[in-house]
Amino acid sequence: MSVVSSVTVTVPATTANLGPGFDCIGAALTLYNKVKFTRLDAGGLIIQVTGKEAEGVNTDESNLLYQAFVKLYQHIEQIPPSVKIEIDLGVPLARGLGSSATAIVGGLVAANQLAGEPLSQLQVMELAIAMEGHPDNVVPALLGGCRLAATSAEGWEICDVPWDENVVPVVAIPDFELSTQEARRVLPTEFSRADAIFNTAHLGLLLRGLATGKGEWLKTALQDKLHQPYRQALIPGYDAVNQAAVAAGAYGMVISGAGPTLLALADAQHSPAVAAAMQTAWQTVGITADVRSLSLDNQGAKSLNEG
Ligand SMILES: Nc1ncnc2c1ncn2[C@@H]1O[C@H](COP(=O)(O)OP(=O)(O)OP(=O)(O)O)[C@@H](O)[C@H]1O
Ligand SMILES: N[C@@H](CCO)C(=O)O
Repeated sequence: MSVVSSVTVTVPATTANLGPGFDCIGAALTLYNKVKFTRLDAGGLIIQVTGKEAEGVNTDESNLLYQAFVKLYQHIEQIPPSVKIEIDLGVPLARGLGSSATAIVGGLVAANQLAGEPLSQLQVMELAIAMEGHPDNVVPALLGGCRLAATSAEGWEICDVPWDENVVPVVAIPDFELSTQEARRVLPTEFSRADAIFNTAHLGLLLRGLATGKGEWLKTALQDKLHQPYRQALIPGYDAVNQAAVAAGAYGMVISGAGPTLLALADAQHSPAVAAAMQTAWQTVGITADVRSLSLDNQGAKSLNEG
């Protein structure tokens, strides 16, 4: 087998939780980070970052892509090669669109390719979940589509969640950051039986609503008791944007991942009006947002090797 001298990995953004599916469901979106790893014969580590917010990515050994790259080599008990890493940022940082997950998945997939694919995709997935601490971004980032992750005796049971093509994800990405760490810090550690039952029922309804595109089910399903009530206060304008999105025809709106990006689900007919309404609503409270109607990415992380 010829030695791979460089590998380019493209990884989709992801939106996690989808309302009632806290820490267990997420979907890959048509917004991407791209990274190229090239072996360096001369040794050392070179990291170059281009794209919006490039200054937010560190270029030393603490870089999360590099950390994931090293993690895989440690797992297979080999010394990581010296590399040049060229990062092309398309997923904004710390916005709840899985930028950290793109780094973890990108680094692990690149290392697995350069090392001659010693690990299966399932093994790479398990390493990614262990690094991120929750599956709902890294699993769809790696596999694509909408994915539900449940713990099992062997580790993780992952299933694909059918998503009706007429259910359009509209993301409103504000010009301020909210780290996942900070957004997890505000969550309680215990919940009532009523809240547990509420989320269980609404997640089940969400799965049926996504599969069928049935508006009545989606309108009811997109509610949560486990994280959104505590995080909404961290996102100025949440109520105004929510009311505007629904008034423009959205089935509902949720926090994307740990926020601050807000995700509305709408049919194709209403999605342009929903996007415009969300942007205007945030402008009324002085916040600039990049609002886009996206699609589901159904392929997940893609790698291209160069000999
Ligand atoms: N392409 C990248 N290369 C290297 N590091 C990255 C990259 N993208 C993100 N990171 C790291 O991930 C951090 C952002 O992680 P954080 O979880 O706070 O935000 P997020 O992943 O966008 O949000 P969420 O996890 O809610 O989806 C950045 O500060 C940076 O350290
Ligand atoms: N389930 C995670 C997703 C982070 O993207 C959280 O909400 O903290």
